Amino acid sequence: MTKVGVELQELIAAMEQRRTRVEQGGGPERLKKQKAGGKLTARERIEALLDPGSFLEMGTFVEHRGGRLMQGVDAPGEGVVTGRGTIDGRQVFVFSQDFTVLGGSLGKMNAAKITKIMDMAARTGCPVIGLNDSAGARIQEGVDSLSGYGEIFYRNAIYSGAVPQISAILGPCAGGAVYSPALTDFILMSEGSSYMFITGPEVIKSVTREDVTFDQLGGADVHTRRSGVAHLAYDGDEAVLAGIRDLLGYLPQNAHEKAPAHPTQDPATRMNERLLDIVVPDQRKPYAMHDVIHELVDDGTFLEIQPNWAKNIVVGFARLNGESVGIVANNPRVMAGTLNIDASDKAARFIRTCDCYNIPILTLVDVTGFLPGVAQEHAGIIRHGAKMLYAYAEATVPKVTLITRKSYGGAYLAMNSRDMGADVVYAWPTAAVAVMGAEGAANIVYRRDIQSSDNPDATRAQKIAEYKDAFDNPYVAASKGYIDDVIPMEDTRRVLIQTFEMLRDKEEARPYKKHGNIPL
Ligand SMILES: CC(C)(COP(=O)(O)OP(=O)(O)OC[C@H]1O[C@@H](n2cnc3c(N)ncnc32)[C@H](O)[C@@H]1OP(=O)(O)O)[C@@H](O)C(=O)NCCC(=O)NCCSC(=O)CC(=O)O
Repeated sequence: MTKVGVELQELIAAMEQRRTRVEQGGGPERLKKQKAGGKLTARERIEALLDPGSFLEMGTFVEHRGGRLMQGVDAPGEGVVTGRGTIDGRQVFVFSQDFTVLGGSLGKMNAAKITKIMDMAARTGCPVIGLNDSAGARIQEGVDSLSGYGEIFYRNAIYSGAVPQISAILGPCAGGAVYSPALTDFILMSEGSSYMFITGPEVIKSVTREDVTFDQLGGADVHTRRSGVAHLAYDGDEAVLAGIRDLLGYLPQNAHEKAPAHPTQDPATRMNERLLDIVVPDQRKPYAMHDVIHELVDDGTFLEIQPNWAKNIVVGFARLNGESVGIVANNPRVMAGTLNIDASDKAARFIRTCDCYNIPILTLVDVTGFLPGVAQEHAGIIRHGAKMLYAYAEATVPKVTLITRKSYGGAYLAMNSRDMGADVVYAWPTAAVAVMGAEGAANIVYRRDIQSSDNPDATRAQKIAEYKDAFDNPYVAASKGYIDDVIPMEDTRRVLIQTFEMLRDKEEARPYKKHGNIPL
């Protein structure tokens, strides 16, 4: 071999040696500890997430900036692996925090690696996926690490609605670190091995004397059932990563595009006779709205978002004849499907998510009203309910509403009535649109007649029947044009598919503004 050839080989070997050192992260012992907890390493996670062989790493040799407390500290890869890859052939950018390197803590250059791929994602119009597993701000770097968080939060906010941002929580996510995921579109957590909180159990104990474990304070169960902070929980890293792939299939690459079509064998004209067994005409008998959704959508596949929080409303993604659609539906089985504070927040957020990513919205209505009660009023149901009204009115994507049974009062409007901007409103023959239920209405309107009657019960029953006759049906609303058609239940899938096809190229302008001022 020539002298030049030998020199070149030495340079290549040196590069490989450096690369291997970076790829080994915190070293074999720490990698073993990471895996002992049933978790994948940062690099294994990327491999499991992306299409095989598609990962292109960026910033491999980035190192920390030093500083007095970081002298002599070795941090291979700076505690985070970053780059691009594909999922189902579509480009995404990903960062994966490496807990084996200084606990995956976030310093200035660690943040610089993350913001670099966020910027590239925004410029190329691709989703960003963050795999979080970090002990938080790197204590040794002081204010530099806080600045790093700031640079990430800033981008989370300004890229919000431009490209989808998805956060997986696969380990600790504490202190300021929680606000990056919180600013993204979706948070997915692994059960038993991840947690999110602002201040940990020790600080809480010293301040409030409350005794609580990491999991009780901010585990997947807490955030997907009680706080509503996270959207989905899965058993283990692999399941979370598969969940991200699934979710991305319903989303476009960016705000300029539409979600990809997924051709289906499920016929567009499939009849829905099963609905006749699911929904009974008796307004007081609950039924499973999930069964209705499964019957209508392609292959019965529905990706429910936040399935265990505010269960009185159901939101999620499905497809109709291969096209992505966001579904918002009352759930008559929980709190009679009434709207409360959490349900309003959940629905409003989902509606806005659909709108910014060009996903048409199907609203299925069976609602008696907003939940009455002092607690709800004092906690600001007015402010929260207003978010739903705002979100529907603001949304310019195709919006189709189907009233399955009752639709009363303010909730009729909050569930995207014609006046609130629905493009098309349908009702089943079982539907009833009124200011309130017949019993309540008769008691108020005919109180004097009932009180002065020789037989108040008979008079009340007669007045209820009269009111039902007048309003407890879809035809009064249909006669005034508030409902476009009353359709046979078994023909619903075909009608919905054709309606969304009709609206596919819909455009709707809004007056100039800097941005709207949604009630928060
Ligand atoms: C996250 C943990 C519960 C994980 O506990 P474990 O027992 O699994 O792991 P561990 O403690 O051995 O930590 C693994 C390695 O990471 C290092 N390490 C942990 N936290 C670190 C941090 N914040 N900065 C720099 N290094 C850190 C440890 O020294 C150790 O190094 P080695 O492997 O060499 O031994 C704990 O590490 C922890 O409580 N860390 C501090 C969390 C924190 O307070 N962060 C700052 C938040 S303030 C913030 O973010 C801003 C704000 O909120 O305002």
